[in-house]
Amino acid sequence: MSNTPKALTIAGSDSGGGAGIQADLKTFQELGAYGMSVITAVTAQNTKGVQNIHAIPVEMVADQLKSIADDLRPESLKTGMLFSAEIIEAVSSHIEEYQWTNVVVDPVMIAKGGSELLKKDAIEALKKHLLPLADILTPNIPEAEQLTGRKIENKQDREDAAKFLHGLGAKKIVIKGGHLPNENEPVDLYYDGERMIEFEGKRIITTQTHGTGCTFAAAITAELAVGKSPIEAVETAKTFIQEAISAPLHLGSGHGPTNHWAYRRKYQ
Ligand SMILES: Nc1ncnc2c1ncn2[C@@H]1O[C@H](COP(=O)(O)OP(=O)(O)OP(=O)(O)O)[C@@H](O)[C@H]1O
Ligand SMILES: Cc1ncc(COP(=O)(O)O)c(N)n1
Repeated sequence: MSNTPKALTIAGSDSGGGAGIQADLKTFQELGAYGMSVITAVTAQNTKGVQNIHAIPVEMVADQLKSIADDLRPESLKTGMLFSAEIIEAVSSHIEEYQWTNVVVDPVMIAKGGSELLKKDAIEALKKHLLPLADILTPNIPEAEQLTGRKIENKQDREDAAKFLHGLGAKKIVIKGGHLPNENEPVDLYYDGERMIEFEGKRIITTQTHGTGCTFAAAITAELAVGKSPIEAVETAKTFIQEAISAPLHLGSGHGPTNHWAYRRKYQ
């Protein structure tokens, strides 16, 4: 048996290649994990926005999960765009049934251009079924506000939100700082029930940030697959995304994708 680390993404396809499944698989590959995917929805999408969404029937999502479980157990997995309550329930019960570990939940809700990637009525299902299974939950600030029902306006609010989400069952939480005002550095706040750690970054003023959230969570997932600790995984993911935003590819005319090979060029 090979001991090649395997990472799974359960997410939506982005035809433009910058976010979703495509960002996740590129990131897994860059960090040395064999990538596998379960597709929950197909989006017609480019750097200008999301033009259409086709949800995959829940039975087909379950079949993809089963095919992987029957043959290729992942060392870690991440969830991204899950779109509906029924897909969330199917994914959650599968994770429970197979007792999959190193579960990273990126609670994707809204795309950069404003399109809804998670139905409003699915937020409760996410809180009830998936959050308690999350080893690491990675909301951005608007997502943390949705999940807690509280406004986040300062550092104290962010710490309170992290504690609240821990209370809902997520074991570790990273509230990302990308959505802080431009004059603030993009500090990501990590909480594991005991420690609050700030992961610092340097804000780059750019439109080339399509897929930052997916890429960051995928880097954490890849690092967990190769055996790193959660804190080491977040640290590498922070450097990975900083590099990916720093060396943009300038593709398309809207929010361009990040550069998934920038980290390798610098560090490997
Ligand atoms: N302009 C930026 N400069 C440097 N780092 C950034 C910038 N924007 C986001 N980041 C970092 O990228 C990662 C993803 O954060 P962000 O808050 O953007 O997630 P997200 O909102 O889920 O992504 P998206 O906005 O693409 O949906 C975090 O580590 C964050 O600190
Ligand atoms: C299929 C899909 N999944 C997720 C996102 C959000 O992207 P991100 O938050 O990483 O920019 C997206 N735009 N499309």
